[in-house]
Amino acid sequence: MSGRQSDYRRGPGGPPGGGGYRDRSRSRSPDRNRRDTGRYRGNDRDYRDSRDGRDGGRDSRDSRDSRDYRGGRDSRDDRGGRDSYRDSRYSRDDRAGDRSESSSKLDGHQDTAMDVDQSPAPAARKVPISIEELIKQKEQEKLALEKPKFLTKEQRAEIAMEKRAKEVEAQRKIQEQERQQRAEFDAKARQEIHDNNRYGYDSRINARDRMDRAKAGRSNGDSREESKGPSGIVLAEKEIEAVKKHYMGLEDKERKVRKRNDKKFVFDWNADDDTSRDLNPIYSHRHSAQLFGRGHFAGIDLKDHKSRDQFYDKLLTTRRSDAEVARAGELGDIAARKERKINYADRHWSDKPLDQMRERDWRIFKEDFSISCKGGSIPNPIRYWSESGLDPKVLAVIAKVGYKDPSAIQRQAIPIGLQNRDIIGIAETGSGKTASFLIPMLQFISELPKLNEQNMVHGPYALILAPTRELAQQIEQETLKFAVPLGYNCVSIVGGHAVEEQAFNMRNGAEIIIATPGRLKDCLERRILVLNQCTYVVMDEADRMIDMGFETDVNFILDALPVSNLKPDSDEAEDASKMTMAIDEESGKKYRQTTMFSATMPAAVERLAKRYLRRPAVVTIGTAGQAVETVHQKVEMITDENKKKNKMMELLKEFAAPIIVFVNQKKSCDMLAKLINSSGGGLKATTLHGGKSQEQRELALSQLKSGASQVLVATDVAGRGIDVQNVSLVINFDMAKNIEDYTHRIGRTGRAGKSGVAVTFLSTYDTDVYYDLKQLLTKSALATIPNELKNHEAAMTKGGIGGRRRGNDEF
Ligand SMILES: Nc1ncnc2c1ncn2[C@@H]1O[C@H](COP(=O)(O)OP(=O)(O)OP(=O)(O)O)[C@@H](O)[C@H]1O
Repeated sequence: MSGRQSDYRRGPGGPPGGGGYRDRSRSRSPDRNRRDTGRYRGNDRDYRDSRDGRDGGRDSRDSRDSRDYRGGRDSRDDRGGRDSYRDSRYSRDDRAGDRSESSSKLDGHQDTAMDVDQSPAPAARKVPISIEELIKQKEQEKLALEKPKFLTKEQRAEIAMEKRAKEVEAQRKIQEQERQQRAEFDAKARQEIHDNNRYGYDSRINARDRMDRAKAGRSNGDSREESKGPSGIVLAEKEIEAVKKHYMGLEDKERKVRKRNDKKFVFDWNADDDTSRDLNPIYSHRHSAQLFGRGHFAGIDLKDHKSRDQFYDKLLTTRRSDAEVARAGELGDIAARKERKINYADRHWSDKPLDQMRERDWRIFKEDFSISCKGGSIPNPIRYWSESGLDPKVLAVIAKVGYKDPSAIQRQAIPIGLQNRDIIGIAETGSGKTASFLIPMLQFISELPKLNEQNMVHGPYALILAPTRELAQQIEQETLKFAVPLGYNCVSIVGGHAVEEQAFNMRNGAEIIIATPGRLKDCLERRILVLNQCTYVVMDEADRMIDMGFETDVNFILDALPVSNLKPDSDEAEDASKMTMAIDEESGKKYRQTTMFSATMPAAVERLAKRYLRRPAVVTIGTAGQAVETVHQKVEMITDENKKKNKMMELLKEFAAPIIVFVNQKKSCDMLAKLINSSGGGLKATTLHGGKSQEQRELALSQLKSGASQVLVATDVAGRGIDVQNVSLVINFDMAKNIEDYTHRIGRTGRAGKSGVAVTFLSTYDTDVYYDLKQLLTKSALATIPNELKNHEAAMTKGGIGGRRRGNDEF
């Protein structure tokens, strides 16, 4: 044992060498002492580690260090924070330092020995290290090497890269090997195919034999499910089947089964089938007949055929008897006559005289004019005025008024009216409904005794009811055109004029009275007028009258009519011969005829119709409630009032006068008229609403008709029946409160076959009519529906009656 060794052992209870350090530290500076103490501690730990390693404590150390390998993650987690991570790193570095220190313990010992040598102790002789100690040192070194080593991230990445490179290299080698094998196999297979082809049929037979043998072998209990291929390669049965299928076309296609409830179209092919064959250029040119022979189609020589035909023709003429020739001629004539007859019968109705019109012609005729009728015994419509059977005097007046041809509603309603049948007439706006009830009415009156001093006190023969004063006055003007030449008197009884004045007008009696329900009821109540001999009643725009709350007034008026001439509520009411007959020969009294006309006929009118009409014939032109086809309907989605005004001003500049602007409020009428008049565009606007005096209302309308004003701003008062020639544009500044009013409003333009434009400003407040409006616009070929309306929720389902108004307070 050396002295140094004895030094190691000097410390009581301390580790070997520990005491020596302590002794040395005592003789040094405090700093040095501190450092050495740390060194000691490190050595102390190393010592303990090495001792642990010996007594099996290595496992615990391994586990700790393996945690460190994982990047200190676990230790970081364990210690719960970044600082602890840093600590762990520090401790690792520390340990690493310790390890390197311990690995160079030999040098350390030498240093220590030198230190010792430098001490004042007597100089010790350099002794070579003992075998025992060397072994111990080696062991320690080995242990130190076995200790897990901390690797930096970069090092780990480098190792991973190396490992990956090795793997890739190994994989590449395997692939290369496989590729070579495959190439060899392919070459061998090609050689075999080549050999087989050379042997041809025999080789196939051989192959079949081989397969048969294989099968036989199997059936003989040979469980081996493989046979040898031509090159001696052992083929499994499945492989043989696959080869057979592939080369002999034995592919068994799975049949497509169509399930009963499968609504989808089932294709004949599977999704994985190759259907691209049609793209093959071979199939792009389908087979067509080939020209061959002597350049003729399918080898037929037409010249040859012709000459042969001539031969047979000649044979026929020479061999035929005279009788046969005559018969052939006769048959030819018969066929020609038949054809002519068919052609003649199939002429257009306009080419036929009335007596040659057949049922089919009338059907075509009605289709041409979109006439549809309901109710029994409907007479044929009128093709021309001359065929109408009207009194020549009436015809003369019609010609004088300038109605060249009857309009669709006139074609059907007039003959029904002439049969003294009750009628409900529905036709689009501006289609001439007024004349369709006026003309039969005049004819009807012409068959009654002339009014004289005796009978004029019993009141008029005919009564026309209209919802608004303007409409009543307009009907009066229209009636006067016909009535005056025929010598009939016509008086209008409407509000806004003095009753006395109207009574004065009737002083000489009047065959025809045109009235609004309110004023007429007033007159009847005041006994200014009686309806004792009134036998012809017209309710124009009947739906509007009910809408405006005139139903009770209308009932009152109709109940004031005589009941003695009421039609029976039986099939007789449909019998023209009975209805045209005078009830009383002596007085010439006739059955009462009641008619209703409108462009729209909502269900509410049915109540009135049921009560006062007897077996009416219902004549509809086109579709009931349909907007006139000659009007181009446009809808603009605008809610902002200022934007509406700007747009309106733009439109007024664009279109020629006369123009009608509809609003829902009286005050809006005046406000817009003021705006137009002050715009400086040279446009003059007048207003028409219920707040104006009758004089002002009439003046506004007459100014528009005469051209003195270009724009009429009106409420729904002017919405119905008002007939102003050539209105080019209707603006619904406010959307109408219901679809019927809308239809009538836009019907102020595009009248009597002329075209017109209607622009509607639709706001978010009009959702109640969105649905009906969308439906109406959809039916029209000329309408444009904005997407905001088309896709709006309110336009999807029918809403409530919304703004449908009762009463005439607002007009
Ligand atoms: N057969 C005809 N030939 C030419 N013009 C006609 C004919 N019948 C009527 N008219 C003219 O057509 C215009 C519209 O007629 P009318 O006012 O009777 O239509 P309407 O169907 O009653 O319209 P609304 O439903 O708006 O009241 C009028 O100017 C009228 O003079």
